[in-house]
Amino acid sequence: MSDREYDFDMAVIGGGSGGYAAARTAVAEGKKVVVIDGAEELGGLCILRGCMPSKALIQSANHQLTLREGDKFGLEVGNSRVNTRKVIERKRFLIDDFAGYRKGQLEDGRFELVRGYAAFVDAETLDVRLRDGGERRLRARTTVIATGSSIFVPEVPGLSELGYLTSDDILDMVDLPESVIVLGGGAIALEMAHYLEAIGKEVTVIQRSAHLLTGMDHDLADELEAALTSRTMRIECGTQLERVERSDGGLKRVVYTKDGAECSVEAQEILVALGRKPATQGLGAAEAGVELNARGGVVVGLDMQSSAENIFACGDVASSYEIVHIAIEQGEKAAANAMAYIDGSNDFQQMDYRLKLYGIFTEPQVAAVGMSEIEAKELGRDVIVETYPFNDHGKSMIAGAEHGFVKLIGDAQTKEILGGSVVGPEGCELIHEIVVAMSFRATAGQLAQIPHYHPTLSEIWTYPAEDIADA
Ligand SMILES: Cc1cc2nc3c(=O)[nH]c(=O)nc-3n(C[C@H](O)[C@H](O)[C@H](O)COP(=O)(O)OP(=O)(O)OC[C@H]3O[C@@H](n4cnc5c(N)ncnc54)[C@H](O)[C@@H]3O)c2cc1C
Ligand SMILES: NC(=O)c1ccc[n+]([C@@H]2O[C@H](COP(=O)([O-])OP(=O)(O)OC[C@H]3O[C@@H](n4cnc5c(N)ncnc54)[C@H](O)[C@@H]3O)[C@@H](O)[C@H]2O)c1
Repeated sequence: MSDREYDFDMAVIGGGSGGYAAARTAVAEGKKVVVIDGAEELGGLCILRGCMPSKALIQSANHQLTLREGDKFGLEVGNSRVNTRKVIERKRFLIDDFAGYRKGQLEDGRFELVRGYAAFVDAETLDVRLRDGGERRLRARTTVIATGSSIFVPEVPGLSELGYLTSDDILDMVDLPESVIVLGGGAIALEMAHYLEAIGKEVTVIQRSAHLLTGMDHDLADELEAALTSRTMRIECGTQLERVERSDGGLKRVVYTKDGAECSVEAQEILVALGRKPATQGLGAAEAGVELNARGGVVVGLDMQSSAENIFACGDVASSYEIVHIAIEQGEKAAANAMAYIDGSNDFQQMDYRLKLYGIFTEPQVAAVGMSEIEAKELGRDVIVETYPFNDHGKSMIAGAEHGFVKLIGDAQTKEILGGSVVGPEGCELIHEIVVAMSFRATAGQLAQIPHYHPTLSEIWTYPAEDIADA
């Protein structure tokens, strides 16, 4: 096909964090781009039903938690009451603002925006089922798939019959149930559980794995579990879900097996937070020659190229890390590489996950960068691991931190910092010191020598850094 027969240099399917990053990267280089998004509301998951609304609610919850613990700081607060209508109103106000800004970016004329669902006819042709009716056929030299993910609900007998809530519901719910069983022990489950417990709801978390936060180092997960269960939260790990049924008292009952015994827990509602799945249904991946993995995700290499050479992908639909800043970097690389494909240079940029970063906004927060202890072991790396607890560190003792620690992983020979993690106050902020140190490939000794103001939470890193340097 000659260039003149294409409508666009690049079609981007999905206008969320990854898709928008891909589109703005390509138009900045003068390419003709179309963004296709089928959602009723523009903005993407992060803004509408992900990072931002969850953190808005958690901010209210954290203030309530502080009031609950006022006594510890000599404050006689009395019975503070949570007005969920106002909490949700505040969240809606913020989200409207963020979504309005993103909508403005998508509609400012740098690229064409088509509102509808796209499906491949072949690797260079897309049919779009338009939101306002009708269909439009587009031809694009390259395509970036950025369709995100949707909530995964496994088959559990009785679950769909009795009904359940998802994070989408909780994030916009004024009349919350008084008791909730949270299925899952990942980031979404724990952030929602933290929000609900902090504002006074009875919460039980049921997790399949032996530890919370599957994949993370167990000492981090266990410390978080200890902190959450020191509040009123109940957590059951190492379980297998059997069925959901109605109790005689009209509550929802989750029946599970633990240590070979059948157990059950009852509550007004069940929140399903058992993961998300890549959004590739109805996309016509096979028609375009785009290979999908067993989860339905687009298979890509570090260059974000799919098995169809002119089709790239980014974000939740193609990533094992469902994290916004990673979706954005993947989107930028996908677009840059699509342009390298167009100009024939095929000089592709590669993703580098050395500084992969993860954060969970519970209280205490959990955050990690780089290599975990589990990964170091799997890779057979000779490492030194040092930790330091918050309850032995001046500023955090003043702040009332009873739980948590920081952990550094250093190369045993060079002492280069390979990874860092934290469970503790402001953990998602504190981790960035280690991100910066690691990006410059600092050694533990170099980190320890950097001035740290006293008394601050940040100076806690100098203790494990000195221990690695001196080892
Ligand atoms: C409750 C919750 C909290 C989270 N908190 C955090 C956090 O604190 N930090 C963090 O880093 N990450 C967080 N995440 C994850 C983060 O939101 C996602 O990783 C990120 O938003 C994914 O961006 P994306 O561009 O891949 O997809 P999306 O933003 O979902 O964009 C995909 C777009 O594609 C459109 N689309 C889908 N199919 C089609 C089609 N066939 N045709 C046209 N359009 C289509 C959709 O309408 C959508 O607008 C959270 C997620 C959830 C659910
Ligand atoms: N703060 C953040 O950065 C943040 C916050 C929320 C979500 N996210 C992203 O969103 C994605 C989705 O989050 P999530 O928490 O829904 O998924 P997840 O995959 O992280 O966690 C799902 C949990 O449910 C458990 N599980 C799965 N099936 C089960 C079953 N049948 N019975 C019992 N337990 C079961 C798993 O062991 C796992 O721990 C994550 O990958 C995360 O990257 C990030």
